[in-house]
Amino acid sequence: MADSGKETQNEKRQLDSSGEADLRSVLVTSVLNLDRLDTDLYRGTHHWIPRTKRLFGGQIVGQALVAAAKSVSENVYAHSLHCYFVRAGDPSVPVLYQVERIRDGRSFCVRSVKAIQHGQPILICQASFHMLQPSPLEHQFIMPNVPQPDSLLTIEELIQRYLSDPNLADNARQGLNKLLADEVPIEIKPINPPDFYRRTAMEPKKLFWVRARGHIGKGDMKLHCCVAAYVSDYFLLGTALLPYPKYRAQFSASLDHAMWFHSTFRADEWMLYECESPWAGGSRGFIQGRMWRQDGVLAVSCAQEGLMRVKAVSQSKL
Ligand SMILES: CCC(=O)SCCNC(=O)CCNC(=O)[C@H](O)C(C)(C)COP(=O)(O)OP(=O)(O)OC[C@H]1O[C@@H](n2cnc3c(N)ncnc32)[C@H](O)[C@@H]1OP(=O)(O)O
Repeated sequence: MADSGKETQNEKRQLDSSGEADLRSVLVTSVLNLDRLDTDLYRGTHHWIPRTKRLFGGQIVGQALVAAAKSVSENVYAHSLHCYFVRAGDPSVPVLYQVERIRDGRSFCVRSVKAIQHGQPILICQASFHMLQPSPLEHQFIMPNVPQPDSLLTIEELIQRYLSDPNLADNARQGLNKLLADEVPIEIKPINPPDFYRRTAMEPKKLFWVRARGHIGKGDMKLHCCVAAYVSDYFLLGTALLPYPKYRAQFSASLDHAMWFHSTFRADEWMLYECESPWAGGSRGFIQGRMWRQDGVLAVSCAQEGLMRVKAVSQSKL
């Protein structure tokens, strides 16, 4: 990315909030900082573990992309990845990432990465890297017109608002306190306040401003793509459940995840994440996502299918 020489919005935020120069994102210092065990073999550890007690899919995809990116030359950048989550990740042991160098061409490099636990693959990922190749053919959709992040509350501030209601039911208070205690390394500002209790059927569309918690810096574009891979999986599957308040997920998990990286971006600066689910059926939901830079450039597209095994909520709990 072009170096403007100015203090960016995010750098200013770090200086303002801490008074110190740098609060590095845990995504960079820990989650995506893999140990090298051998040539094309890496080990990743965990940070945030979802309440399902299986590893977060975004963590596995982000780490797989880190491993793939370590095996390509400096002049190529991830343009797409395609993954299947084939087994649940076990939070009690680290994940090994084994990279296979499929092909190095003149302008593209393709890598295959297997994420392994207990000797078995939990994720298979193909990632392709492309050198910068300018072209006169350029178009993109227009970014949705939404309020800017400065005018919106974070998810934590919204939860605090709900918690300050003295009439809030005990089970709702417990649920919101659990959400607040989650150490997800992503900052989130929903465009519309979320319906935490899922009382009303909603159109399967959601818009959030998102960014990595903490500072990453201009740094390496490859790293920003890995952080975006982590962030991208957090929001998608829930979108497909929005029209169904009368059902609760008994078992939901992402089955596959694909991403396309279109433009340079910084994952520690606000990006608008637009998620929509055009289809659900057969216990599966299909969701598409688009990440927009604040200046309206389309940076990333994603697609995912998720398993959604549900049960009807009893009338008394609605
Ligand atoms: C934010 C979203 C995320 O981060 S999700 C995390 C990333 N994604 C994942 O962890 C998914 C990993 N993949 C998997 O776990 C498997 O591929 C899944 C999706 C479960 C598919 O596996 P499947 O072929 O059903 O495996 P399995 O036979 O081992 O069964 C797993 C559990 O599901 C049950 N199951 C199976 N079929 C049915 C069915 N038709 N109806 C109801 N239940 C079914 C099995 O009994 C089994 O349950 P249990 O684990 O024994 O309790």
